[in-house]
Amino acid sequence: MDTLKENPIPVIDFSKLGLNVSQNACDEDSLKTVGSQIRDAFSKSGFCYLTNYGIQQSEIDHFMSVSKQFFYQKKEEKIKYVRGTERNFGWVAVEREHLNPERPGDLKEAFNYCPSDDPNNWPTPEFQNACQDMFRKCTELSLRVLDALSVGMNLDKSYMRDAHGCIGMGNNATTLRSLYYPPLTPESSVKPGQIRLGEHSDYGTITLLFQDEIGGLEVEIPGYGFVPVTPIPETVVVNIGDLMQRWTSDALVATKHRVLIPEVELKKRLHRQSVAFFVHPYDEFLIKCLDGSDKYEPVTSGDYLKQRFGVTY
Ligand SMILES: O=C(O)CCC(=O)C(=O)O
Ligand SMILES: [Fe+2]
Repeated sequence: MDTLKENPIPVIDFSKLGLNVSQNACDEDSLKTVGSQIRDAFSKSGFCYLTNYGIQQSEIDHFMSVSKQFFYQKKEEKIKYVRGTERNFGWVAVEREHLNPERPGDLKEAFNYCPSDDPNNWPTPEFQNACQDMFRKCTELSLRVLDALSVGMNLDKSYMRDAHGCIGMGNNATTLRSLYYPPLTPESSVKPGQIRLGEHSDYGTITLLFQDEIGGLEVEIPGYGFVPVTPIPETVVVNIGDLMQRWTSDALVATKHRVLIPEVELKKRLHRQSVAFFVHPYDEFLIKCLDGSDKYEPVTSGDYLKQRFGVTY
């Protein structure tokens, strides 16, 4: 049976390792079982879903709702918080980014939060609190995923966690991003080839992705083409980025993904929201092929990101 076709993106039960249990209670057996499931998924499609991961759906809903209040405002208001070139904090306007440089600008807005770039200029204290809470929870969840993946890759449990020190500090680029895809009315002028988010692979090691129920996210699985990453309630999507592929000498694959405009006219008129948490090792950490090969030249996490940002902005 072609299991990849049947089940391209597995749903993995994370209850034994989720934030509802203390870190000390994460036992070896669970790390092994879950770690090998995650490793398998990342080696085939680069994507998996986790259930029972220990962040309440109400917390995600609250974060999206507070974000939406920001995005609903007029441009003149949002521009006060625009993301500059110096810091990875603030608002990114529609069409500002082309994640696929061959397409017109993405039909999305975003708000980035990287704590060390926080200029202490927030639209509302509520938004600030929501970003801080979400960042904390996502940090903890990411480290748990990395513990499992380390064991799944036959590394010491804390191998990847140690490489991801300093999250939230000046020498670590890990970023929370709230995404808002505006409704497309019949009057909106969509350019030829323009979509909500162009084809790209992520830059870092892993990404957590919470999506609402609208759909449109697709991943390109080698040999299969694009398949939908259908929204499944109460799950978080986890995918890997290019730095993880490089680190694992292609044992794990960072697959391209995109967000299409819904085909159904009624659905086009609805906005879509998602929340991404892009995880990076600390800047000075040297990414060398884990299998000891020289398939890729060693590069520090910080230098690698600088190269990639140069292309998008
Ligand atoms: O909005 C989504 O579902 C995908 C977001 C994404 O892939 C990204 O921001 O890198
Ligand atoms: Fe992405």
